[in-house]
Amino acid sequence: MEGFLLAKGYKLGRTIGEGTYSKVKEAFSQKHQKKVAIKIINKKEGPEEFIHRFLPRELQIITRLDHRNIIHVQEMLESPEGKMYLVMELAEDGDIFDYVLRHGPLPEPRARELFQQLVEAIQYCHGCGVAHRDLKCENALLQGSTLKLTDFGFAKLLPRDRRELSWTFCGSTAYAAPELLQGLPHDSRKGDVWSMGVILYVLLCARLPFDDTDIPKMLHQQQKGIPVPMQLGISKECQNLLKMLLEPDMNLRPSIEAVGRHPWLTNP
Ligand SMILES: Nc1ncnc2c1ncn2[C@@H]1O[C@H](COP(=O)(O)OP(=O)(O)OP(=O)(O)O)[C@@H](O)[C@H]1O
Repeated sequence: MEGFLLAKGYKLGRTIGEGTYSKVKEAFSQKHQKKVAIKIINKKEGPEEFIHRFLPRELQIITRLDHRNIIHVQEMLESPEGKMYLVMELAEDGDIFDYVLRHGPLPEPRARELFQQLVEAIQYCHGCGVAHRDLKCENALLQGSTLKLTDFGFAKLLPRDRRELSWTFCGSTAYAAPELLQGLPHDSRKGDVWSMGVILYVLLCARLPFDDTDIPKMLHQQQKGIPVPMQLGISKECQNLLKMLLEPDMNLRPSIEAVGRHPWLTNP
């Protein structure tokens, strides 16, 4: 592995993290004279569905995307032994879940600064006809104060007929919209908007809004709505945005375009 990458101009460094079927390592790119991240996927080890369904879809999607708030994939390599290497932009400052763990509930201006960048990334994705379907704090990385969205492993190219609905549940239960938990046909873009509500709640409250250890209870909480803790002093505008994002009726939940026009974001 080291020899193959070295011949391509990448010197491997430490392991940054491990996914279910992948490993991510830091590397130095001799060509660009800077550090990159390389995601290594052993095609011989992954299950059939991952290798033949999700992985090709992820590769097709990530190579189309080019936005400052999305981790850029620079190159894709495949070794003769069947290993895939995704050479990506490196985000050196962890993910926003770790950030909140370190800092506790964020003041509104800081939460807004991060959330605005996520809105821009998702506006871009939905505009390109891509739903992410696995939005969570762990998939929003940081490079300094720039948010970089990653992990398009469950992403989907939306059908040309935008009214066509999806049936598949992907992603993390804690971030999943009620229609996904109930197995109802849905528009994946509305699922992304719900997950963004969960992310905004975590940024502001430093905890997850819904308890995903008991799904019937979680569905009940989602319908009832979760108040933000009073002592955090969260503004009315911000609470209103949270309520719109965590709207249990997917038909009433706003599109990402409407989210971007919310006064909490446009008139701070
Ligand atoms: N470009 C990057 N820069 C910095 N860290 C990264 C980068 N890409 C991924 N990571 C980190 O590497 C780890 C593994 O990422 P990877 O996308 O392989 O799996 P995952 O999404 O964590 O897990 P799973 O595949 O099970 O969903 C994660 O902790 C992630 O934060």
